[in-house]
Amino acid sequence: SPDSLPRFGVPLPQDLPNAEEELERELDNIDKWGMDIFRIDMLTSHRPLTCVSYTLFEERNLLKSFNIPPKTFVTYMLNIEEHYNKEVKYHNQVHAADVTHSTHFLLCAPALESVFTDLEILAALFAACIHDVRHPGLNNQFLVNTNSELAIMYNDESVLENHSLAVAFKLLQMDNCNMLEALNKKAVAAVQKMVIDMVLATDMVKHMSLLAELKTMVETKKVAGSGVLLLDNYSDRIQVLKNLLHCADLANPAKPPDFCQQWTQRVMGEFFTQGDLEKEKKMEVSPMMDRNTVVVEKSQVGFIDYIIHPLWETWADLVYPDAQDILMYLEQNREYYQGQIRDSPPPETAGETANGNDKDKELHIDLTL
Ligand SMILES: COc1ccccc1COc1cc(C2=NN(C3CCCCCC3)C(=O)C2(C)C)ccc1OC
Ligand SMILES: [Zn+2]
Repeated sequence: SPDSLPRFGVPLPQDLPNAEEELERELDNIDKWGMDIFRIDMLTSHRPLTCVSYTLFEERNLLKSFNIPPKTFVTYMLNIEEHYNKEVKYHNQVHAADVTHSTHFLLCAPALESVFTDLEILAALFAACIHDVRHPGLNNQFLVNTNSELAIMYNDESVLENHSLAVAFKLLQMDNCNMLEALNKKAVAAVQKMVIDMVLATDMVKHMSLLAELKTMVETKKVAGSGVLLLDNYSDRIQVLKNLLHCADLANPAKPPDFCQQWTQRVMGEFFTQGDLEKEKKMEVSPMMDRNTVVVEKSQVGFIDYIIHPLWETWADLVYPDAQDILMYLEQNREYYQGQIRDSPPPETAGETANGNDKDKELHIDLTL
């Protein structure tokens, strides 16, 4: 019947004769870290988020478990996907689909088997889907510095993260979009609280405190007899979910090299666009966003050494040995970028570089954390 849903939730491009079987082949990798989200974006006429989230909710039987009408789920997700900004080069629906897929993969870790309830899994996937909706391709600092409407609305505090949450929950109230309508009030409140806690934790200013808490949790890790993590209170459970989404959000350098390099091109495109706008507005240009001074390869090495590797190394300890392959990709990508740095120093002696500078200073990046 005409109002029945397409097989993957989204209409496929008419000009691609075997799009459906190609898409089915890509989605066969949905439980693998190396799933090609860029190909899924192409095969779904740029609706990867609706396609991936629909596939994941079906695979995890979440639609039946929570009596979510498939039509309502797809209508809401298409609406969310429409509210990601296609002109934004990085923080668009492809990033959201990628983070949702990575969140699914991290939830599949054997160390987390049967740890989280279906309600918590629904909240984590929902949070990943919506976490950057309506992102303008400009960061919080820019919105604060320009006294934007959004910064005033949210008193300069996690401006983009608050905005994405508000938009996502507002869209739930639109016609035939309330995918949580069958949940009782208590369950809806629980999901909303978890989603808010997780999305607010994706603000990079929270990174260092989040990582410090994760390190403490690893040091005091409690494991059940079966080897799975023992999380017996909301605070511990939400802390793992916050870090899980944060890891999924910061997974680009831990993906297969060609995907990592595509994400790098996208983020540079977005950052340089902001840098150009700052220049145009006679503002001080953010150091990481000045196309005339940024050395992409050095930014990647610094980003991996100061932010990504410390986070993923700690996550890998928490779920040991489940994230070892991910760590391998991360170290492989770091070596690739290090090798791309022109006149890169010869293999260094302990702590020193060729010209005697202290190693840490050489990779100095002023982290606005
Ligand atoms: C410090 O790294 C960079 C600087 C300039 C160009 C590129 C990089 C490295 O490549 C990436 C960076 C990010 C991000 N970096 N940051 C900020 C940037 C400012 C510095 C302080 C904190 C981190 C973000 O919020 C996100 C998560 C969007 C995301 C994907 C990247 O590569 C695929
Ligand atoms: Zn994000």
